[in-house]
Amino acid sequence: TYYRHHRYVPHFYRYREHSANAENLLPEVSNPVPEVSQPGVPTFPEIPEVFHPVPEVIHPIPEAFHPVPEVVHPAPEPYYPSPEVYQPVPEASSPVNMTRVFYGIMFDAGSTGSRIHIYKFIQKDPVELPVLDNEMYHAVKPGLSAYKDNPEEGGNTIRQLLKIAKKTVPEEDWKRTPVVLKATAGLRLLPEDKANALLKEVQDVFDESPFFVPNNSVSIMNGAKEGVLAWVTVNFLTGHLYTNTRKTVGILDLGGGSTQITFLPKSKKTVQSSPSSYIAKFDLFNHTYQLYTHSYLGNGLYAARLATLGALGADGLDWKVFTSSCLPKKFREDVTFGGTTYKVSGIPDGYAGYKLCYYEVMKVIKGIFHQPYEVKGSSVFYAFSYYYDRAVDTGLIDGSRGGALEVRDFKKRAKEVCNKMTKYRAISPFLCMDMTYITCLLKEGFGFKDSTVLQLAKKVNNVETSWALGATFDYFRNFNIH
Ligand SMILES: O=c1ccn([C@@H]2O[C@H](COP(=O)(O)OP(=O)(O)O)[C@@H](O)[C@H]2O)c(=O)[nH]1
Repeated sequence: TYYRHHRYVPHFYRYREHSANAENLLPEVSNPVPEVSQPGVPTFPEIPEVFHPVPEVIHPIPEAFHPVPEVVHPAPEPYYPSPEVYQPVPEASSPVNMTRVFYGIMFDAGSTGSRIHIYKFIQKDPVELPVLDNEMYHAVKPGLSAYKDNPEEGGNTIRQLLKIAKKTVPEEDWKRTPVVLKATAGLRLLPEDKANALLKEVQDVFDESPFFVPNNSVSIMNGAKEGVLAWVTVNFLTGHLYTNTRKTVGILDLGGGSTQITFLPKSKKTVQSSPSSYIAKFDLFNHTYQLYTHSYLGNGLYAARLATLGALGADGLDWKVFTSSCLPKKFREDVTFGGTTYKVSGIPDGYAGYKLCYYEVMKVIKGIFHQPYEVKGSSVFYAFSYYYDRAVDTGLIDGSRGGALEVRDFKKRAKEVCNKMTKYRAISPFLCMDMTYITCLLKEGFGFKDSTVLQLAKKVNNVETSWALGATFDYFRNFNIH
């Protein structure tokens, strides 16, 4: 676990203006009206909007070079309540003409860990647009699904993380700070009754907390939304939203249980040649976006390990030992994922290495993935989560700066790791399997070329590249995805 407190200072601010200037890329809003509090209608937080400077040309460079985005609120505008936000929120404690600070708390209940993101927004005065000031992030392991037979203890992990929120958010703001938890593949993979018991525990923890608990604040998020919200986060942080050019970046997210690919297709052929469930349409900041997105459940890194071993969904877990040529020959251990333990080992007197391993992991990918028409082209993709972690583990990128890699770099390093397993064993006995899976996923799964450049980024402008920021905007703004 680790604990960080980020702050970034925007390079410059731009304010919402009403002008006929075609260069003004800010969305249309109604004229500012004084804020009037009405009983039963939340006056704060306002529905935020997000504004960026025009993005610069994307170069394969460290994240520090990207334009710094801002999160902005419109001046008060007519309030159209939506089910998620239509709840009385206690009024802000600070006087109208002073700087206001407000927070949003988003929990990511992932398959391999639970994480809290506390976003701090600053609004200098009611007509000025608020800015995303910083993110506080903290993570614990294992994830909620590991507590499938002991939900109370699972709830305790969230209770612990909420203590950080209490330390981060000033006490006078607790009552108006929304707290939301969204679970991903770990809970999607559990039987419904087990997942519901965990969600109920979390709901109880939230209800006993001093924070503002909106309706539907504890839920399992669907895969399409996970992909879209991560795309929103990354394109916001890299300054690609709000441009006339419609230049955006795609995202590749590799979790423990599922993996997502999301991008804005440039060519109609991509949309026409995709299953309709792979196309998500939604409105955001006065644009309608039509994205290609899909989440492959069971193809996250940890689930794929078990699938490669033939252990996922197998019986006889008490006595069966699952073997693979992707593992060091003398390796033998119990591994736990999603609250279930499996015995795994290398093949003691067999062969191990890249080629055999590639055939094994192919079984987990072949016939499952849809290859979008466009990824063979020149789209820019940001890759994070386990793509990032494994690139760091194998020395392909620097752990604090990230960087650009070609797909063939993963392949080259996978070969090296698999063919010198003893050298890399200390880092992780699964490194060969993981690197081979990533290579296979990119090439045979999504259909990327060896020469495709991927931007590896854990953070952009000191904010985690995760769906959590997009989900916080979604909470405030409630854009519709269909
Ligand atoms: O804000 C975040 C959220 C996640 N992660 C990483 O992303 C992966 C997410 O896996 P998760 O357990 O969420 O899997 P999922 O449930 O999405 O399959 C892990 O490497 C996390 O360390 C991260 O670096 N920052």
